[in-house]
Amino acid sequence: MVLAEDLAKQQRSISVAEFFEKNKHLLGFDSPTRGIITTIKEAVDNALDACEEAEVLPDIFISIKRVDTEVYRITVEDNGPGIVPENVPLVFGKLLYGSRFHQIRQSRGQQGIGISAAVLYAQLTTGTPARVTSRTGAKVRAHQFELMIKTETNEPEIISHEEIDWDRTHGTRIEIQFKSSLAAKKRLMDYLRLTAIVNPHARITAEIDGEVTVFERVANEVPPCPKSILPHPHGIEFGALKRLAAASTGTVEEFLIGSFSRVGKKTADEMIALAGLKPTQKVKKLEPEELTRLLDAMQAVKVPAPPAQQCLSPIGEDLICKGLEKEIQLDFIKARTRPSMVYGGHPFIIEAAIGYGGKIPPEGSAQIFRFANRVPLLYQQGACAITNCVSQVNWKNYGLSQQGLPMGPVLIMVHVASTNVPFTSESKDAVASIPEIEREIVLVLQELGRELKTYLSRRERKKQQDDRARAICSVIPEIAAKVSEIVELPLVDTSPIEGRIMRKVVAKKRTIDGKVRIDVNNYTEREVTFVLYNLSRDSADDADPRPDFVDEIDGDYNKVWRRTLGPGEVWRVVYTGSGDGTLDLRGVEDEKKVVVDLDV
Ligand SMILES: Nc1ncnc2c1ncn2[C@@H]1O[C@H](COP(=O)(O)OP(=O)(O)OP(=O)(O)O)[C@@H](O)[C@H]1O
Repeated sequence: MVLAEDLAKQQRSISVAEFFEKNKHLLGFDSPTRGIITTIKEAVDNALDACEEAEVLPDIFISIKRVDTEVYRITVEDNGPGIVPENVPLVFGKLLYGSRFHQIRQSRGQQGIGISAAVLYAQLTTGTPARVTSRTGAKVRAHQFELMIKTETNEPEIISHEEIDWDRTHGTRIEIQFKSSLAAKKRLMDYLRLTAIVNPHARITAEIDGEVTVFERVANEVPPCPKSILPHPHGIEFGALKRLAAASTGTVEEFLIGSFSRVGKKTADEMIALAGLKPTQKVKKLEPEELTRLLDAMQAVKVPAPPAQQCLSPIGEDLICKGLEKEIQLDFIKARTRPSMVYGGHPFIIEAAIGYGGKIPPEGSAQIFRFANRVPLLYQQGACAITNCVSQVNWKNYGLSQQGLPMGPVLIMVHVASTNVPFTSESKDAVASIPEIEREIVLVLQELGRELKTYLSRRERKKQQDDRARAICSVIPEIAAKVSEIVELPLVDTSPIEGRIMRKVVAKKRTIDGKVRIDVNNYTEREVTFVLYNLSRDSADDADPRPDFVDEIDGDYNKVWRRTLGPGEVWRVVYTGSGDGTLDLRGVEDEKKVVVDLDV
């Protein structure tokens, strides 16, 4: 008894802030090096979410400056809608305060912890408050706050607050200072690059230790902001049903139709009949046992899947390819967006891409890029369902070697978009193993594997043809010399013949001012690669790392341009550089369908 009383004296509640101060690893603050990445990730996620909600093209500025031996100042600024001054202290100075927790739609933030956890980490390591500047429109001035979190109560502490002039008309800027190191700079740059790939509409400028890098946007349209939907009857649990029912004033029928997605009168009546209830009963007055029957009936009756188009925002095949090609030079790339599916009442869409060759390191295992709701996942690759699915696929079927993961110059990108991404922990590093999600990932990877196999076999065939052609071409000059000797006529220029055999167009003069017209007169789409070789080098291996979709080519050699041409579409390329060059048109199987006009 005495012991119980002693214990009672020690028993008290713990604030959320106290809990996370002690368990900061749960939020991704397990080391000072990681702290810097987590902070930037949280602030950038918020900036992108806010810009999407305000339907503006994100222009995000990030800066990391060393202010003392081990102390860094991190600044993230966005052009989003800003935050009203009354809410600024709560957003940054209170854990579990946010706008997205109760909404059923795809968003990067979910829990309302992210950015306040960074503020907590800063005050823990350096004792400095976070400085937040926010402005919500041209008619009002900006508000600047210095904030800390009162750990014992999880309430914000306002150190200072003033109105200031700010040249941005709307947006938010957060400055946080904490103990860290730039040891993970490469990983940070990877994070920014990957973020740019899955947010092709964003411009991200990063100034890290004085060095500026700009990730330019490749799309000028803001993706539509996903809209919230009502909960799906198949995804609801007893506690949530009880809470919703208690807050409702209507009848059971009205409640089912008005509070759940995809439930019309017919479906509602079916559920009510199955639960042995009357449509006119007040839902608030239902006994727990009646609610249990209603829940069972809600799960048992067939209901169409939730409206995924409305609440999810997949990137799309075209933009995935554009985003990847902008950052990494690839010889082959294909992307697929699967139809929407549902797990436990939550809609989700799987998108994936496979890239091959180019600048991907040829040795070692494939590079895996994991994304959830347009956010790159950087840690715990081994614990993630995405990685498990990549290993599950038999890549040998698709022409790759495999040691768990596929091997060679391969890049695999998987994006899980959902109203509720099932993460393994609050730090949102890895996707949990949900059979429905895993099945979709494996299916999309198999689909892409088949595409890769077709490409690899075609490439192999082409290589064999080229080897044969090269062998023939190597003897043509000798044959020509012999023939001219025998027939006693001047030596002819054999380069056009060689060019035709090699399926290349060889420029005849030292200066090219040429026009190339590539016309794929076909009924299917075809990817055409256009390579301009420098004859003084013997391969296009050191091709420009950033192929561009340009029609005006001005300047250097050894560049690769790639385009998918539709039926009858013509791609005109004008080269205005100087010097010898060879044009190689790859990917075009039938030469007659290509018109090459080289004005020399
Ligand atoms: N840059 C910003 N512009 C506008 N609103 C913002 C910005 N940053 C945060 N907010 C608001 O503050 C809320 C809390 O942000 P916080 O990072 O703590 O959580 P979250 O993003 O909702 O969820 P998570 O913990 O999963 O990241 C957001 O839900 C959003 O409403």
